[in-house]
Amino acid sequence: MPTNFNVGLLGHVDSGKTTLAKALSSISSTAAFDKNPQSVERGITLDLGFSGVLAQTPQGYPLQFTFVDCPGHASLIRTIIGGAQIIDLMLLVVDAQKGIQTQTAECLIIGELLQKKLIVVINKIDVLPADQRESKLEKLRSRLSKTLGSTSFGSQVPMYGVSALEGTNIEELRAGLSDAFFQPERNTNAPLLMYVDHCFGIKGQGTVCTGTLLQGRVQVNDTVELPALREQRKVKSMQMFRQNVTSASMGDRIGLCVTQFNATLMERGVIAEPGYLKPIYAVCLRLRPIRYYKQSIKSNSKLHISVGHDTVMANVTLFRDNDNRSTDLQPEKDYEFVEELLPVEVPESDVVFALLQFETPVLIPPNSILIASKLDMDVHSTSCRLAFWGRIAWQTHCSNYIQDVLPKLRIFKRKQKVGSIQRVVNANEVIVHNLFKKEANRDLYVGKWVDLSTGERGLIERTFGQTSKVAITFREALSTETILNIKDIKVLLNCKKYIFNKQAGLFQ
Ligand SMILES: Nc1nc2c(ncn2[C@@H]2O[C@H](COP(=O)(O)OP(=O)(O)OP(=O)(O)O)[C@@H](O)[C@H]2O)c(=O)[nH]1
Repeated sequence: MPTNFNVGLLGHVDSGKTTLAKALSSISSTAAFDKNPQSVERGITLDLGFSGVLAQTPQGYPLQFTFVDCPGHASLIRTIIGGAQIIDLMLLVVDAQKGIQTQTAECLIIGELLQKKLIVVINKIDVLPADQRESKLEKLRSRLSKTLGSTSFGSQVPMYGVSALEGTNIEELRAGLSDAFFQPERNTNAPLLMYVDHCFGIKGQGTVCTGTLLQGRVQVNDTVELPALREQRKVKSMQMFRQNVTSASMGDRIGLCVTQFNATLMERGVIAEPGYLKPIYAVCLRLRPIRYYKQSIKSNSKLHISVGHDTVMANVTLFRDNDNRSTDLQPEKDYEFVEELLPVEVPESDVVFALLQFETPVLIPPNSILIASKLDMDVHSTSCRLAFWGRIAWQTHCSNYIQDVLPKLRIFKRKQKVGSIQRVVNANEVIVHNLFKKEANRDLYVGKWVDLSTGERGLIERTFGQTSKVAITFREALSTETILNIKDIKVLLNCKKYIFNKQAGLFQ
């Protein structure tokens, strides 16, 4: 069997990805080249398309390129993110006349953060007037190099000018792909995980799930789990590009025929080793801001979170560690709540965490990358919709996480209680009222420091009387001026209010 190498075609709508996939391929799968009737009607790619070609590595080993044609339309970015996770190399398709467009940039960001190898294809060179073609291409190449230079890809990314429609330079691009081939890291010993992109029933045989093996291996007669349906099925047969096979391993694109289930219940999803994936209700991650996102990211707002082929809404809570910059999230540690932040203003070294509470539980394989985006922005807008990304630092499978798990996350807001002086006992002691509500447990505050608005510092010595008062003592006697103006002076107590655990009245 040749080594399978997954190549994604990503780019702005109408840049020619499907036409290029066709030009590069000799084999098509059940889901290739916009065969979906709605795609035919609307003239755009609505779903991932798969096709392939057999080739050779520069050393002469057999190679199977599987092309994953991703949609380009802005509204389909969640499908693009899903497609990008299964590829080893990304072909970024750029329209020769239009250059870098909004979704070109978004695809570049997705490729960058998923750490994919990159080749840029400048397509439709046939539309450039023949006498200006070279000069126009040169200009575009240098603009693209400049953009790439500010990314982790660097400015030396290989670029090919082609016409997918007329077949110009397609052979050069194929050769470039073989040169760019690298042996992808394949973890075949890990538990089985397959991203399923299409499911359909075959009468009398079972249900076929097509997809890519992200890790592990699978054999005919294995029992696999459909975690979203909480069901297990037996593998009856499998195919790779229409050839029957008895086993497949990480990186392979296969059609898996399992004992029948209702295909409409799982159009897209995962198949895994039984027991490997459990629904996750909330995660924390170190937030890696995407610098092109121009809006602020706000706590208590909702964003779309994409992981694998899933995109769900999540409520966001931002917090940071003020004492050190440890990138590990530590239980029992105090973290300060962050109201909002602007990605462009967050330096690389800053450590900010995000708690994401999913609206519906998600199946997230270990070590996955999550991408947060604001997909309800106008699709015609030219702004980047990808806000931040990150890997999971903490997660909970607990369905009772609001009561059981969240209170253990010690995220606080700073709060200042303000009281006034009721009377002066002597120059070293005053009685303060209005600092606490009647029902507050004042004993908790004994021994804490308070500041007067004059700058003098005292200690809560003891509670006073039956109501809300406390006695405050001062090591150094209060100044005469303070005592003369005592009615106007404020007593300030800085404390922390824990946002998930209202009971824990702890202090700075
Ligand atoms: N002149 C010219 N037209 C091309 C070329 N490649 C694609 N086209 C045309 O551009 C239009 C869009 O092509 P597609 O291949 O559907 O583009 P796409 O990027 O796959 O589109 P989406 O997947 O919907 O984003 C079609 O009319 C193609 O015929 C090319 O090399 N030259």
